[in-house]
Amino acid sequence: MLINLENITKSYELASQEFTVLKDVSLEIETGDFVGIMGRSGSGKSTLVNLIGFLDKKFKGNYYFEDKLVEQYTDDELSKIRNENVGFVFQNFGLIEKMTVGQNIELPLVYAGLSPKKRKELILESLEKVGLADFVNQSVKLLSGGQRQRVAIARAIVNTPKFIIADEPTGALDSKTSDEIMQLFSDLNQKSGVTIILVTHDAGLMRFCNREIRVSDGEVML
Ligand SMILES: Nc1ncnc2c1ncn2[C@@H]1O[C@H](COP(=O)(O)OP(=O)(O)OP(=O)(O)O)[C@@H](O)[C@H]1O
Repeated sequence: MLINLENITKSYELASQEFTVLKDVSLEIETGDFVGIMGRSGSGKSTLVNLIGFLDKKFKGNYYFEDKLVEQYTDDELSKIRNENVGFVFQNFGLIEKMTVGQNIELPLVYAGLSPKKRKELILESLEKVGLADFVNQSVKLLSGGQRQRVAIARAIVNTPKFIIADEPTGALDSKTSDEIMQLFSDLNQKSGVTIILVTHDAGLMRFCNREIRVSDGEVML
């Protein structure tokens, strides 16, 4: 099993009161899944995927990633696991404006310690997958929203992660561009077998997913 959450509970301390955001969540995600996570604003979706993406270690319950308990890793080990295994795509793209497209995509490969030659090869390969092969030296500043999200997706897939977390990836895009980005995720899932965990409050996007999960008030309904 790729991801196995067992009885996860997550609370925040607010004004010395405990506020539970995830309540006894159990969930399995397998390689090749395209999971859509739906739920109202504030229901706990981002909290859930941040935890799945190893951005948050403070929770109760057991998280097994590839059958190993996440809790046992040190913070440094977890950062390495995150860099090697997860690609993140966010609503606001998260690109560095003053860099070129290629430089943005190169970042995870620099962290991974790959040679400049290998980095160049992988950057071009991933830009081809998102349909922006000619944009490697282009400045990010000149790109449209849809193009920016394609670059963010290229960056997310460049080190062939085990799964991608896409948190409201179409939230800043018009409906036509949104469908194009979702079609790209769908192609990556079906043709390259990339596992995708999508967070959205747009029910219309569920048609691109093969599994739907609902989060309501911190509880997960499968
Ligand atoms: N660092 C934090 N400290 C305290 N409370 C927090 C923190 N982060 C999130 N919360 C609270 O946890 C709840 C769930 O937030 P979360 O961002 O997971 O919801 P969401 O479903 O992703 O919402 P949205 O669709 O608006 O992004 C909210 O009530 C939020 O205020």
